[in-house]
Amino acid sequence: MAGEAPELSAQERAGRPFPVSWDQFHRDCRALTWRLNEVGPFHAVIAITRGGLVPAAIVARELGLRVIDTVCIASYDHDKQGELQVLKGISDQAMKLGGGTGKGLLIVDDLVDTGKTGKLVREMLPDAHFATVYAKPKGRPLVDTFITEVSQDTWIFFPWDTALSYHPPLRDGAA
Ligand SMILES: O=P(O)(O)OC[C@H]1O[C@H](OP(=O)(O)OP(=O)(O)O)[C@H](O)[C@@H]1O
Ligand SMILES: Nc1nc2[nH]cnc2c(=O)[nH]1
Ligand SMILES: [Mg+2]
Repeated sequence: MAGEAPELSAQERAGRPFPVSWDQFHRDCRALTWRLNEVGPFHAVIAITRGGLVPAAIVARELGLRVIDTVCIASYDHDKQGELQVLKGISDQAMKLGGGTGKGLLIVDDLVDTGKTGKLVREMLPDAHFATVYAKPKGRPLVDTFITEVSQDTWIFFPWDTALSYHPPLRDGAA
């Protein structure tokens, strides 16, 4: 509409970049597992794809879990959130393991931001335990266990989305 400020993408709103290396991510996933080990045992892991696949593999390895299912949700096109689309639901087998409500199931995602993705999965599995590696304040109330809270205006850059590249020296105007 004329006169209205254009909608900013999440990344434009996110003043602070928070780059995470593979080493750091692995350490944070292990720290998450230490906490989850106190809460379990769990029958199975439900990874929210795609970002939840990497922490789910590490957590499942540490907890000795071999049953891993996915719930496939698309919402962000790079850094802009659109309508949530469930591309694949939770399998009947995993649903059965959770007694229909998710009891004893562990939902894993890389992060919660607005909490929209987490809310949708929680509605599918109200009694499951929801764990993320990182949490922003808006989504934090939805999560049962997480490791690091970052501010809402932070954009987390994961190692699978980034690559090492040249960075000009400060004196040449680099931020
Ligand atoms: O709390 P929200 O605001 O809903 O955002 C969190 C979700 O956003 C990212 O997924 P994305 O939709 O980018 O898909 P991807 O996991 O395939 O990268 C992230 O992996 C979470 O699943
Ligand atoms: N990579 C990444 N994806 C997101 N989706 C929602 N918030 C974020 C974020 O901070 N980083
Ligand atoms: Mg995701």
